Amino acid sequence: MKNIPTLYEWAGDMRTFEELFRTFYEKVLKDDLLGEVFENMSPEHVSHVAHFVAEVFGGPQLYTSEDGGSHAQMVGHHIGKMLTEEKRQRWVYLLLQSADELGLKSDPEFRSAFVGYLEWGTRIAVINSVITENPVNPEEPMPKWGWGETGGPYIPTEE
Ligand code: HEM
Repeated sequence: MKNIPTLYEWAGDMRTFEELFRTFYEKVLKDDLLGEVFENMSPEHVSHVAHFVAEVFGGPQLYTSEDGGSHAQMVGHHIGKMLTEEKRQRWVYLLLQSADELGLKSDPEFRSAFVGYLEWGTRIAVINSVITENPVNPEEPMPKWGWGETGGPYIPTEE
């Protein structure tokens, strides 16, 4: 059995994630479409998102321990924000631009897993942004993302 690193280990360390999101939010705040969406974000926002993604990728559990967060809480931050597909696409574009600028690992396998997660996570953020109640149980564990498959298909909730 080969010793397969987590996506977090493959990417680097916590500084890798913190730098990635610091660079990303600098772009976001200057962006014509996303600037106003994030203009009131908290001083901890950047590190919280970095810690969240690092934890999902198999890294240290800083989001759920030090930051006191949970999957439900993360989802809760998007409720009612009325995000659009255009905004979602810009979010992904600026994050991938930041990744390239910083020289984040660019091998096909890592980038495939990375982009897969971004597509999944951002689409969920948009879905959650147009509802008024958090659908996630506070006890629900954090999502986990690895090198492999997503385990679909998507089953829409009954109206
Ligand atoms: C993989 C995708 C995403 C992840 C992991 C994520 C993660 C997070 C986290 C952890 C927070 C809470 C930050 C804090 O504690 O202060 C947050 C807040 C937020 N996110 Fe996301 N997010 C994602 C996608 C998006 C997208 C695509 C948008 C918009 C286009 C968005 C807009 C927001 C907004 C507006 C907030 C609240 C900001 C505020 O407090 O004013 N997110 N997100």
